[in-house]
Amino acid sequence: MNVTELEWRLEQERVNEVTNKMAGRMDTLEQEAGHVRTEVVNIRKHFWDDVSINVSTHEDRAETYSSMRQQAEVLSERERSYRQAAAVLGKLQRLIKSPYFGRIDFKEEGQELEERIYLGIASYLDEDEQTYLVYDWRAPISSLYYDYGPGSAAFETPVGEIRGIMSLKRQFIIRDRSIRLMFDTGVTIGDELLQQVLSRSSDAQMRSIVATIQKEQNQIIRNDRSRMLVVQGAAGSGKTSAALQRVAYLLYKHRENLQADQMVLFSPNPMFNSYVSTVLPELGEENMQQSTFQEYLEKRLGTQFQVESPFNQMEYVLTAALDRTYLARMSSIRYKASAEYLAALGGYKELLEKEGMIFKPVRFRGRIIASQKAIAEKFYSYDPAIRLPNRVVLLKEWLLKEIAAFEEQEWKEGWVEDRMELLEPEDYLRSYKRMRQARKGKEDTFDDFDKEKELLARSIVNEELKPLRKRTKRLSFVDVRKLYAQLFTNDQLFERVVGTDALPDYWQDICRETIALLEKSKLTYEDATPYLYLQELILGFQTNTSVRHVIVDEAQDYSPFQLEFLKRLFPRSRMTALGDLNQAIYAHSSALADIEPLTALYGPEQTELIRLTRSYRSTQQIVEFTRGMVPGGDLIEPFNRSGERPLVTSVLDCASLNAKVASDIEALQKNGYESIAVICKTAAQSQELYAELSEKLELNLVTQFTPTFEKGTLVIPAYLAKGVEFDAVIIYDASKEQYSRENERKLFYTACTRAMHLLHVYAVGELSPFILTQNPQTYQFEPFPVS
Ligand SMILES: Nc1ncnc2c1ncn2[C@@H]1O[C@H](COP(=O)(O)OP(=O)(O)OP(=O)(O)O)[C@@H](O)[C@H]1O
Repeated sequence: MNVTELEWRLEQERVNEVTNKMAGRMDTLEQEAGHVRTEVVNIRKHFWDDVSINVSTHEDRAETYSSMRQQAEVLSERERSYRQAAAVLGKLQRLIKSPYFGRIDFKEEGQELEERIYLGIASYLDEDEQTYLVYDWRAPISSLYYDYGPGSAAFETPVGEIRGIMSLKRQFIIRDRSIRLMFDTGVTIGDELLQQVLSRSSDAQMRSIVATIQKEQNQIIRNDRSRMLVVQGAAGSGKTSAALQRVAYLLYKHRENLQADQMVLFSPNPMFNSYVSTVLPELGEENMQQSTFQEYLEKRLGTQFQVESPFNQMEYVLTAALDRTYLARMSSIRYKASAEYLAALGGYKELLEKEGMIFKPVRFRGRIIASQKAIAEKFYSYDPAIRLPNRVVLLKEWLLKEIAAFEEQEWKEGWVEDRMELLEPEDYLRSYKRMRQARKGKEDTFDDFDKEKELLARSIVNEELKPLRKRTKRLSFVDVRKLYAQLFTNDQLFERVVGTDALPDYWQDICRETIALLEKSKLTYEDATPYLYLQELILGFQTNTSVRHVIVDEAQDYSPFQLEFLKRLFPRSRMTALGDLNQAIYAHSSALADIEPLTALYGPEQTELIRLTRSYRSTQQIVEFTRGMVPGGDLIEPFNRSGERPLVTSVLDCASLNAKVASDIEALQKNGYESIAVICKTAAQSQELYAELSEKLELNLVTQFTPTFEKGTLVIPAYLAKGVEFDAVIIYDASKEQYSRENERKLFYTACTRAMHLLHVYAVGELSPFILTQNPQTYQFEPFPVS
């Protein structure tokens, strides 16, 4: 809908007026801040000049203390007001260039006057401190803009719903204080504006979508009811974008008692962390904590084991020969991620409450302080009603006492005497001083040479016992490794624990392989979470109670097991799990495959599911091509943005493939495409291609260790391209040989859906069935020339 020239002029005048006020406020603030800054510097410099120090009497000391405190309070008050001024200045700097992006005219039921509401990334009050010149997009009234078009409309407030009539909804693009675009719109927030936004070139970093949040995305952002919010959305439907806006919204809504570091985002890989890291600062909020699940596992298990990364597991799944070992591993991956295995470990814990605990003997210099048997006997002598981890704590205390009793005798042993003789004079003196210090105030004196010697001997033993005490405090006397292994060495026990004799396929192979790796201190990715889970069941959960929101992006890549683990890890947190089952690329079952395990996590009353079916990332032509590859794809709705149909090119051999890809990259670079990805199936393939092309072309190779995304041309394995997007995507070798297994379907779909504007697919020889089964109208095909 067009707006008249007059309206445009009036709106520009308002922009001028508001930004002038902002500029004026900034000037005043800068002056004030400069002033306060000078004051702070001065106070710091002359802090002691204004403090009267006198410590002669008790009263003098109290006065000195009070004078210091006063001075410190003045300083910290001034520092606080400086920080506040700087924060407001920062906000105004962000606002002034583009003060708002939307306007709604709304007349509340029962009110005479219609209100004009302008929305921006932060609120701004007029000089009277009452009139909102700009409303924060997260204010309750702002939801009108996202949820309604002109007509009847309503919004929720803490005191109930407010209804009324919206007579106008207008959108702006304002840059450098001047209106560049202006539209009046209907229910969906201006397709025109969205067209503009989506047609732009991609960035190395994600952008905020505040100005164009869609109604269904707004449901995700403002959802504040459920403990567990599950978002199942098509590729490019804005799941990640909505999640980040949601963080900003929650930080605003609960600003009194929620800080950014009380929210954690679990991302698919470290690069993704950097990709999304600018969205919140752009909105004037601090970033939440970010981690990958692997980083967490490493932190907890990294000192005991070499933990396999999910990417290495993926490489194995995609490249290993389809032999018995492979089939056994696949069975293992599936089983160890399942709810059955989770239940089995729970059952195992119950069994251990009665029998079967394995301990390491507590030894010192080869001598036993407490044997395995004695520890076990002690353990099972405690009241069975006491929880397992609490019994472990009691055991620890008992062992520390045993160690103390042992220490009482040990100083008389010959090795201590030998050690004393070897002491250098300085060591001797140091020990002596330490001892004196330790025994200060006790009745012993050092008059007697024998006594002195005894104390020195005791100090040596005490020192030597320190590591053992430390290990005992860390509960290392529980042999978790053997306890885990026991499940794979004792079929009978395993059957008792799972309550059935129907063992997973290839069970014997799984057992052999699991044990062999444990012995080498290696943990596969599929074993890492269950191992940690068992460890926590026995030793007690190390929970994080300060975190209030956990956001799991790419949730389809988590097993039900892993999500359960996250729930336990953050017991006081709500969870938002966002994912797309069609992009579930791992071999284990996906937590999103079935809503049931997800609902079971917090119960149906506390769980809500929102589906997103509109895809915004790719052009209509790319979506029409890719959606045919996955079940339920016909429900995916492309956003109305046009481009070329994907181009599928068949080539004769690998040499011509590389040549074609190279000339395509060159052409795309010449045509100004700023972000191009050549997506390979595996890391090995990416590495080879990079080696082949990097001398001739400007390219970067992305590996699992690449910390950040750079703009430009990337060669990247498909599974690392998760969650990100590129202007143009080249799929390297979409042949039948590379992509035909069912587990490769989702990988292929994920790779193709990374393209925003252009998709070129190359294949050596026969095309992948995932292309051949597409409607041929959805792509252009260039067969290899027949000579
Ligand atoms: N309401 C919106 N306004 C503007 N751009 C949007 C909107 N929603 C999504 N987009 C854009 O669409 C693209 C895809 O969004 P996003 O990465 O959040 O989708 P996703 O569902 O997480 O995708 P995937 O599952 O494929 O990784 C991004 O460029 C994002 O900026």
